[in-house]
Amino acid sequence: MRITVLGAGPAGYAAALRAAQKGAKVTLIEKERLGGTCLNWGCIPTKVWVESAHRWRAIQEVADFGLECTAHRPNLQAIVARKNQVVETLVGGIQQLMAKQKVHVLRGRGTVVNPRLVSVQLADGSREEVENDCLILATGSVPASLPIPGLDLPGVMTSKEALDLKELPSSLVIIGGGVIGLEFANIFQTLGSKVTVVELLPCVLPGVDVEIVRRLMPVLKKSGLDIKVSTKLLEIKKQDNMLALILEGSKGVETLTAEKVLVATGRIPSLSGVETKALGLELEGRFVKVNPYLETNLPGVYAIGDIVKSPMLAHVATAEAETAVENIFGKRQAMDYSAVPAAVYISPEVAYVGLTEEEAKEQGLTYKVGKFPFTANGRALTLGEAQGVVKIIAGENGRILGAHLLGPQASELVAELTLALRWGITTEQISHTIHAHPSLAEAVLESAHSVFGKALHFS
Ligand SMILES: Cc1cc2nc3c(=O)[nH]c(=O)nc-3n(C[C@H](O)[C@H](O)[C@H](O)COP(=O)(O)OP(=O)(O)OC[C@H]3O[C@@H](n4cnc5c(N)ncnc54)[C@H](O)[C@@H]3O)c2cc1C
Ligand SMILES: NC(=O)c1ccc[n+]([C@@H]2O[C@H](COP(=O)([O-])OP(=O)(O)OC[C@H]3O[C@@H](n4cnc5c(N)ncnc54)[C@H](O)[C@@H]3O)[C@@H](O)[C@H]2O)c1
Repeated sequence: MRITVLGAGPAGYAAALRAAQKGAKVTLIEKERLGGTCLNWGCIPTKVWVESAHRWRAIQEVADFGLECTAHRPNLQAIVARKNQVVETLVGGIQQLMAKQKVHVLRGRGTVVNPRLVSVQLADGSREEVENDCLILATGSVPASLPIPGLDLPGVMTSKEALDLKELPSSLVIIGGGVIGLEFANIFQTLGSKVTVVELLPCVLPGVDVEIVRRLMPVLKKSGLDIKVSTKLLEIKKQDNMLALILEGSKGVETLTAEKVLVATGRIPSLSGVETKALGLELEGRFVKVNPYLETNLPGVYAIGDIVKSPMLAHVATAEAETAVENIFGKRQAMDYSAVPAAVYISPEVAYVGLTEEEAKEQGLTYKVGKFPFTANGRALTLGEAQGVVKIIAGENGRILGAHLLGPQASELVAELTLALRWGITTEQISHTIHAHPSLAEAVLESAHSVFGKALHFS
């Protein structure tokens, strides 16, 4: 079978690899870089910055740990160099995997001529036509742009440009208090910029369990971050060497000046090279419409990753790739979104899976909540990171409906609860599982105990 994959992000490259492992003759088309947004401008490079910020904070706090050390200043050139090196290592790894699986990688912009033919404009100006028996669209997403005057001024960035900042801005305003906004706010605030987050809605991280956001807000404010909620950006103007932002909030109109502005107001599907009208490809809003098997309305054309209406996350994109390939090879496997974890890499980390308490209420479910604070966890205290909580929402049968974590390594701890939610492991079964001591995972164990009112180290 000949399979063409358009776009080599975590959706496209994973689909190409799996399909090749199953014996298909695969062509993978990429106009920029293997690895797509996630490896080059998203998940990985942001986490390199997060790690530098985390270690910088640790240096500031060494005195609390009985150590003496004189720190100089963050070197952004070196952070960017390390970021590039980590990215190169991973992209190189993908290149090798493609070669090993004999995936034909075409570097250029693909245009879908019809469901069975893609025309590729190669970097050297030539064209190549690729025929297929099956086409997988995986063209990803791009930042949503706002119709606001001044967004094209020098100094106004998206996350892509911010990742290459070689000098620390003295002040930074971030428009959008979602995941990207808060991750960058945490990075630059920690490294020493004066950061303000401007969010249109009444709270940051919309969609996250309300109690978790309520517990997070004072921690963020204490770190020096200025957060303006229910605030709208009206315009950005140049003012000497700075940018002046005209904002409208509950107290009226105000002007804020900053050296740099980062716009992080969401992402939209990229349908570059996919003329939906001409092809007759059905959309669902801005997203490509797919059935539960990830097939579009055009037979033999599948769509995966950020272009379909599912959480815009790399691991979801990869899971969709695996499901789509299984279905192309004859399985009838519906994509399962029942247990999708997500993490926000700030300090303290936020991670969650399943229903929020608000969603459980809205759905009229009978549920119990178990909570355990990190202040009562020995390992968290030794780390000096005892802020936050593990909150488990369990149904009547003890099965996990949702889990919400705020605290150290929440992005790792959520894995145990994701496994439990996915496979119906009950909070009682977690309660009867020995966890290593001292470990952060004991907070998960204690939270499971607490669903029955039986936490050992907290009452
Ligand atoms: C700053 C930032 C941080 C993020 N952090 C995380 C995180 O920590 N964890 C997480 O799970 N997710 C994170 N994400 C989201 C994650 O990056 C995306 O969900 C993921 O990359 C989607 O994968 P994809 O393959 O669908 O699309 P993409 O990764 O966007 O890849 C699509 C690829 O298709 C190519 N392409 C498009 N059109 C064509 C064409 N016509 N011809 C050839 N090639 C084409 C593009 O060049 C691109 O390389 C982050 C995103 C951003 C922006
Ligand atoms: N750690 C992670 O998993 C991670 C990290 C970064 C990005 N991502 C993914 O990337 C996607 C995009 O991230 P994002 O942060 O851009 O989107 P988002 O949807 O998470 O947040 C956008 C925020 O901007 C606000 N907003 C929208 N218009 C605004 C306006 N005019 N003024 C002020 N605020 C406005 C929204 O209310 C929202 O809070 C997300 O879907 C996320 O899943 C994931």
